[in-house]
Amino acid sequence: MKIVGLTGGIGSGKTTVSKMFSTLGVPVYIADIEAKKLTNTSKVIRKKITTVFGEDSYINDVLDSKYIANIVFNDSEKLEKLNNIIHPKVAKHFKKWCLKQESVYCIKEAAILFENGGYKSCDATILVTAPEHIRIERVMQRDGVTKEEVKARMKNQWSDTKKRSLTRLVIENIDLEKTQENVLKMHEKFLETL
Ligand SMILES: CC(C)(COP(=O)(O)OP(=O)(O)OC[C@H]1O[C@@H](n2cnc3c(N)ncnc32)[C@H](O)[C@@H]1O)[C@@H](O)C(=O)NCCC(=O)NCCS
Ligand SMILES: Nc1ncnc2c1ncn2[C@@H]1O[C@H](COP(=O)(O)OP(=O)(O)OP(=O)(O)O)[C@@H](O)[C@H]1O
Repeated sequence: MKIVGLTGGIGSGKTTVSKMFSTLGVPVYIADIEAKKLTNTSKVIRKKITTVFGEDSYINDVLDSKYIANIVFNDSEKLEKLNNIIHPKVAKHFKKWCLKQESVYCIKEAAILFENGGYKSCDATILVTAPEHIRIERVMQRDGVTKEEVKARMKNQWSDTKKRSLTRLVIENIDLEKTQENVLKMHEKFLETL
């Protein structure tokens, strides 16, 4: 099975686009969600996280995302430590997941794909984009967070310009109907060429 990586900055609409592929019958792996499940279920991850971030990292066996986010998105060394704990486990889990799929290709949605070199193991990569001010508005509305909190995450992600240099497949996600049309075109092309 071929792997199509799908990424984009915070609030670009990765999950919205992934859902469109899923509706077309394409298996979709959402790394954000799987990472969360693994941080809550893996004893090894929990031990490593509490060693670096302290016992306050978990409340009743669930990762305190707000506590961790406040630390890591304001300290890039700590974020790297967190990534190094979680990303290898997600990569291993993804490999196992792939073995269970029966499809020409799957979508691997990941917030961090170019930044950590994950794109190198993909057969194609899609970048979802939208202007920064729109992305900030979307996330503030969706999560009830401040502009500063969104910007803190953006600072830890590559710019769209840098990401564009690594892929030709870009979905500018502003008008949902246009996005849907683009998804359908890409899907048909993948079925022909992958
Ligand atoms: C820091 C954590 C606890 C914050 O949890 P929270 O529920 O607030 O955010 P969530 O995981 O839903 O991510 C929302 C968005 O934040 C941004 N973000 C998340 N992780 C990262 C990261 N490592 N680097 C840069 N941006 C990130 C992305 O735009 C992502 O789509 C969580 O994001 C985390 O554990 N991140 C590290 C693991 C990771 O990289 N996950 C993403 C793909 S594997
Ligand atoms: N084209 C669009 N028009 C209007 N709203 C949109 C559009 N695309 C996405 N949204 C909304 O914007 C918000 C962010 O979208 P989504 O969750 O898909 O982005 P994401 O890139 O996966 O975000 P994150 O990086 O935080 O995981 C959601 O509330 C979604 O419904």
